[in-house]
Amino acid sequence: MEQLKKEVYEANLLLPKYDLVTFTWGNVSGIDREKGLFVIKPSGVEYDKLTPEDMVVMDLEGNKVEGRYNPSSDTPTHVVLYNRFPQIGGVVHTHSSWATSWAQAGRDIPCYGTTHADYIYGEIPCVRNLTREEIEEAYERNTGVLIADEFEARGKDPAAVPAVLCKNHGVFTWGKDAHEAVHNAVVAEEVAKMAARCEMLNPQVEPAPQELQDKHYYRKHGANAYYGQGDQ
Ligand SMILES: O=C(CO)[C@@H](O)[C@@H](O)COP(=O)(O)O
Repeated sequence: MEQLKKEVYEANLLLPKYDLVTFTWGNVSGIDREKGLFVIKPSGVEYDKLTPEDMVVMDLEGNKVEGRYNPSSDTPTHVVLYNRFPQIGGVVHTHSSWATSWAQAGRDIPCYGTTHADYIYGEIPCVRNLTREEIEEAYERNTGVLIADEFEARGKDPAAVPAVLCKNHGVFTWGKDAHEAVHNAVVAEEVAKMAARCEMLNPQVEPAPQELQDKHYYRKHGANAYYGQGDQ
């Protein structure tokens, strides 16, 4: 687990590097599927004080296996995402400001151009608010359930849509490992910023033509991908 702790620690440090977090408003985790254990940032620990040894090891039922700190308060959401999306290897949560602005507005981010289509197939969904009962019962766990249920309901493949907005909350992204999940968090923030500016400049703007979205998405993904995974 020491190597995974180091990887997840390094991935966490990329959040302030890419300006995706204010204070400690975010966290990254990464999983060892063979062991069925994942490593996550401790709750409330500042990024410039973080060390690899501070990382918390959890199992897929949400039990702490190792670590002197409490795991991130978002851990139950990470647990559900790992259980419901078995192909993912890393998860990121942030309140990055452009993506969170779309989340707070309760809006999906339409695909307005090839920057978006290169990484994400179709709109980035925004899931509804949780009900009072869902919030009181288990807010973070139910956030994960809501995300996974919404992907099923919309027929979205988490491998093709590695980002989601949670209404009035923030953004979750994922990837094959913790670093790719951070990469996708940077992409989500950039496309959120461009989409907001795009609507400001032209309130009647339409999503990019489907053929263009397909060309760009499938050029980098799938059987005929021009780029290998990880080259994106
Ligand atoms: O979403 C929130 C708070 O709204 C949390 O993600 C954020 O503050 C980070 O919490 P942790 O320090 O990871 O427990």
